Parts: sequence; structure tokens; C-alpha cells
Amino acid sequence: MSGKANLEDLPGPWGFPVVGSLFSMLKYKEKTLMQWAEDHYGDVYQIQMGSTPTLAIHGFEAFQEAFIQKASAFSGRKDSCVTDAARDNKGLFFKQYDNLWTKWRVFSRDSFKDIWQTIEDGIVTETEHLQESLSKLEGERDIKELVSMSMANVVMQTCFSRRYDTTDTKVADLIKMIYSDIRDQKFTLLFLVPWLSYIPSMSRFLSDAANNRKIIIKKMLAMADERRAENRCTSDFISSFDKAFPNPTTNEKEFLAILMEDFVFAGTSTTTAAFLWAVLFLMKNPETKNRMQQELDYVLKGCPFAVKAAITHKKHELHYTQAVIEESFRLRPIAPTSLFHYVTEDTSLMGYKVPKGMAVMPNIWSVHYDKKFWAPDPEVFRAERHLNQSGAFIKSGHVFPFGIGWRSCVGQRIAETEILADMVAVFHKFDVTIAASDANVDMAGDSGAILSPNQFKLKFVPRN
Ligand code: HEM
Repeated sequence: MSGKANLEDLPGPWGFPVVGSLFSMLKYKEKTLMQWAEDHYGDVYQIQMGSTPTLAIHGFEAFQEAFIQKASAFSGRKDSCVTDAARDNKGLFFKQYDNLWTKWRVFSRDSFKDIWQTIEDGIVTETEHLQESLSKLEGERDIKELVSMSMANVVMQTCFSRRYDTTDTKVADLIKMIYSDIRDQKFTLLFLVPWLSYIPSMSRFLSDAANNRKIIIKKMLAMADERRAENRCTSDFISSFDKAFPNPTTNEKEFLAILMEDFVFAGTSTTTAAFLWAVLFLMKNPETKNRMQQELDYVLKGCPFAVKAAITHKKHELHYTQAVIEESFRLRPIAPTSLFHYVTEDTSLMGYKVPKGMAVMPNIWSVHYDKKFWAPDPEVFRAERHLNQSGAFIKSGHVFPFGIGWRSCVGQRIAETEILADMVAVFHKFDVTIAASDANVDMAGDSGAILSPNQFKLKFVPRN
């Protein structure tokens, strides 16, 4: 193998002692990293994130080599005091790469396949509730909370085959608790600079996170028991678990609880943000919105259950609608630098030797904005770029908001179906306009744990 031998030989920016390049990474890190790649260091370089040496990966080729060709070397997750406190190396999201991860990943993937009918029915039910809520709205309103509850309920339907009312404070509190630790900046700081745990406020944060974990496990298992006690004939994640683990150990029960916590965490604000981005792009591009509505009217004409038809047998006729969603995914991937991966063995990438133990930051943004591939206008919203000459939707393979390879999003099919269903539910049924005061909303969005759109208000008028 050609290439440099040592970590020191990988190119990369100079970082401050102790914190490294952490401060340059606080907001819109995807753009900063891409600029550094283009201007100085190339597609593969290292940055110091706190005390963590991190490999930043850019461009389609490097992604393919790392996450497809060398998947076993690049599919790790870093262990840390804070993920240990919050997850105890259980679930999938922060789970280190080992046989247990494989076992639970395969179990989750297969369960979602087995219970797909329940998931699909759950999605349709939630769109009906969303439509009902939207038709009751008066004036111009921010719909984020409504969409978020609807997305959370799809996860609840998947796990427990039932929905929870917005007034159910028990579930609302559980969801709040699931998000509370990870939304705190102390979480990221401890992840990247573990020695901060010696500071009393940080060590308190860690013990609170561990306590929260125990409470969340208890609540999730209580909900599972409630659902079993109802003794309904069901097909959901709990029934899959009961079939696969007829006599579960305490450890396996805890694993189930933390997996479901991961689904709520990974499957609520992500889908909400991705859907709201698509809506916002349509508000900014009224001609695209009109063309999409014409397609919905034409393809779904005479279907008594338009949403159900759209996500099942009519999906492959909704070329333009799929292109709109794809273009929104491209321009605003909600996790532009994905999740940290971790190098599990000495390996190489694009000719550089990469040692075991580096963290990895996959910059999805760099592929979505690649000037060569998306020329001449990577910054412009243009759904047509995903259509061929006959108007058929074509996946380029260069849009992957869910990541690629072994560690890619296990909920991708659920998320894609939810977003398509909600697009149909909203734009087939309503004429939607953005409040005049939000017409110039900043499209850079809010660069927090995920990239979500800034707040905006909408008005919904039922269509004829
Ligand atoms: C638009 C919505 C969503 C987007 C853009 C998204 C994106 C992602 C990304 C980028 C990753 C990390 C991939 C990597 O490490 O390479 C991920 C992981 C994950 N996602 Fe999603 N996600 C979405 C919705 C969902 C939903 C609905 C669920 C579950 C119901 C879910 C569950 C997970 C889980 C469990 C993981 C960790 C997988 C593992 O490490 O094995 N996500 N997602």
C-alpha cells in the first residue's frame, strides 16, 4: 500500500492545545470541514476534536472506500464515559461494533420487515390525525410540535402498536427525558474531552445521565408490560422480541428498552426536521409546489385512501414528488456529518495509513454539494435534476442523508415512508402558504445536534 505511515503524516489543520479544532466545529461544521478539504487538505485529513484525533472524510470515493469496501474497519463507534452513562453500551446508536451490535442490528432490521404492515398502518393513522389537526388550525401557525408528536407516535405504533394522545403527559415526559441528556452541550464536550469528567459539574451530569437511563429503562419496560397485559393480537416490536427471546435475561430486557429509546431518539426530531425542510423548500419554490400538487391530483385521482395508495402501489408513479423529497434531502441532510464512527483496526484510506482508534467524521454534506457531480448549480433547489428525460425519478446514489454501509440508518425505510406520507397528506389535502413575516426565513437553518429549519408559520386551506 502506498501512503504515509503515521498519524502525524495525515494532513490537517493546526488545532489549539487541549481543545483542538473544537471551536471551529460548533456551528455548520460541515461547511467549515468542506472548505478545508477544498482549499487545503484534500478529501481525507485529520482534525483534533478536543482530545480525540478525528479523521474527516469527504467525497463519494472516500465514502465508498471507507464505508463499503472497508466497512469492517470503519463501522465502529467510539466508547466514552458519557455514552456509557446514557446507554451502557446497549441499543444501536452508540453501541460499539461487536457481535452484540450485529445480533441486535439484524434483529431490528428483520423485525421491521416482519412487522412492516403494522408500521405502514401506523404511518397512515398518524397522517389522518395530522390532517385533522391541521384542518382545525386557525390562522398562521408553527406546526413543528404537531409533526413531532405525529412522528413520535409512528415509533410508538412500531414498538407498542398503539398511539398516545398529546395529552398523555407520561409519554410526553418520557420523550423529553430521552432527549434531555443529548441536547445538553456537556454531552458532546464529555464525548470529545473525557477528562472533563473530573470537573464536579461534569461528573454530576454523568451520574444524572446514568440515573436517567435507569428510569427510562423502567418506563419502557412498564409500557411493554402494559401492552402485553392488553393481550391484543398484535404484531409489533414487542411481539418480535417476545418471539425471539421467550425467556429474556435482565440484560436482554434492558437491551430492548434502550433499543426502543434509540428509535424514539433517532426517529422523531430527525423525521420532523427532514419533513419541515421539504415543506419550506416548496414554500420557497411555488412552481415546484404546483407541479407536485398536479402530480398528486393526477396519480391519486379516484383513490379513496390517497396516503395509503401513495406509499404502497402508487409510490412508483409519484416521480416528481420523490424528486422533491430527494432534492430536499440533498440540500439539507439533517445529520450533515452523520454520527461519529471509529476505526476498529489499522487500515488505509485514499492512500493514507489510518491507525486503529481514530474517530471518524463522515461529511455527507461534501457529497451532496460536490461541485463536479451537481454542476452547474449545487446550491440551487432543482427537483428536476433527479428525473431522467422521460420524467422518471432516478436515484443518483450521491444523496445519502441516512449514511451508507453497515452502520447506515436502520430506520431509513420508516423515515422515507413517513415523509412521503406526510407530503401527500398535507399537499394533496391543503393549499399551504407561508406567513408573509416568514417569507425570508434564513435557509441556513439551526445547526444544533441536527440541522433543522428555523421556525416558520404556515396557513392551511382545504383544497377542493
Ligand atoms: C429523516 C430521518 C432520518 C435520518 C436523516 C436519519 C439519519 C441517520 C444517520 C445519518 C445515521 C448514522 C449513520 C452512520 O453512522 O453512518 C442514523 C443512524 C440510526 N438511525 Fe436514523 N435517521 C432518520 C430516521 C430514523 C428513524 C425513523 C429511526 C427508527 C425508527 C432511526 C434509527 C436509527 C438508529 C437506531 C441508528 C443507529 C444505527 C446503528 O448504529 O447501527 N433513524 N440515522
